[in-house]
Amino acid sequence: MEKMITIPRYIVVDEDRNAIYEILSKLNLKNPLVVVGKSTKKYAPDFEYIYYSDINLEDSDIKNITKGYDSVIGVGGGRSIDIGKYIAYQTGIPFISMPTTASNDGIASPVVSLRQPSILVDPPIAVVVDLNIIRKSPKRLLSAGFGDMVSNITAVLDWKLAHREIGEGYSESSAIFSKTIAEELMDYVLRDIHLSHYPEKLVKALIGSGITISIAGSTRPASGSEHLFSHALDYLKKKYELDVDSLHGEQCGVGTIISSYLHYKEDNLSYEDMENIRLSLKRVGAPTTGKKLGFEEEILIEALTIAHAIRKRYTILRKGISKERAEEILKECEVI
Ligand SMILES: NC(=O)C1=CN([C@@H]2O[C@H](COP(=O)(O)OP(=O)(O)OC[C@H]3O[C@@H](n4cnc5c(N)ncnc54)[C@H](O)[C@@H]3O)[C@@H](O)[C@H]2O)C=CC1
Ligand SMILES: O=C(CO)COP(=O)(O)O
Ligand SMILES: [Zn+2]
Repeated sequence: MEKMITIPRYIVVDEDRNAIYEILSKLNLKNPLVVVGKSTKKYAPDFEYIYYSDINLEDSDIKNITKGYDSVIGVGGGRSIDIGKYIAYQTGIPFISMPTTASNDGIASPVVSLRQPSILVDPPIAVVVDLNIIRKSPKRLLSAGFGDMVSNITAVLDWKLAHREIGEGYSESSAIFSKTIAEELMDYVLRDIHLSHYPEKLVKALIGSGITISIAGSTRPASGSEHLFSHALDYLKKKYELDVDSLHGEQCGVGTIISSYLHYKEDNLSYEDMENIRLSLKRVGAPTTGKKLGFEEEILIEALTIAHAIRKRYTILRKGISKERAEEILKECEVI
């Protein structure tokens, strides 16, 4: 059943991490394996655990790790959740997502994005968020989450463009849902002086973003050219063994500045909307330049020239951009 939409059965966004025990009981799960990060171990519920860094994803027999467990719980940032989701999927047991921060939209999505292209898997059967943990999480991670969220605006523009120019399948309901939650969060960030409800609004928007992916059956509503740019940076980090610790959401935020500029130039986006993207990223303290991400100009230029070829996904980058034009674009949108 290729067209089946699957979404989480329970989503709890509250101030009590003990909700996990009630959810497990509702699901009749008794023996979960918890996947944690070194700094998120302290938030893990009281079950056996494994550090995500101790899991070898190349292992051909990944099912050995989950042998004897009836479910997996991922507790932490994007990697704990992605790796937990992946090993649960490989074993065919349910996965529960317990984010300790809001750095990207993998929290509730049916996606594992450990390498490119990302793969579609079962979404978490439940998502349990303790807002007290999220609020205390590093500010940098919460800023990155905004970058991954604002990406939806350009991702949807790219998806529409692909529909128009090459007839790619497109879901208006999923696109509108995705764009609206991103814009609402952006409006809040630009409007509220204290940003006191920011963590809660961000985590809910990221959960919504994951659901738009389930509806679309593809990451299209949440990943366009801005994500291709981020994936290209990840590729170059590995290729040249760069010592840069920029986060997925931070890179996507800067990618969104570039992509929104390209869409503005083609009249797909107003000047005001383009500027609001940059302003709101600044407002939450997310990087808005390549230098703040930690990359040399040459790397940023190379990333923009190879981004279109990272995966088969038609975007405003179309068949690619020359090195000279990439440099001009990055200068024009003040990323370099
Ligand atoms: N499935 C999907 O749709 C997506 C998945 N991803 C995955 O997410 C990864 C990136 O995730 P990020 O969260 O940006 O990086 P990360 O998972 O590497 O986390 C960054 C650091 O923050 C720590 N951390 C998390 N919560 C904390 C807390 N409350 N207090 C202190 N430290 C805390 C983590 O343990 C880690 O050391 C990507 O590598 C990819 O695997 C990214 C985008 C989408
Ligand atoms: O990061 C993602 C959505 O925010 C996943 O998208 P990708 O398909 O580009 O890996
Ligand atoms: Zn993303």
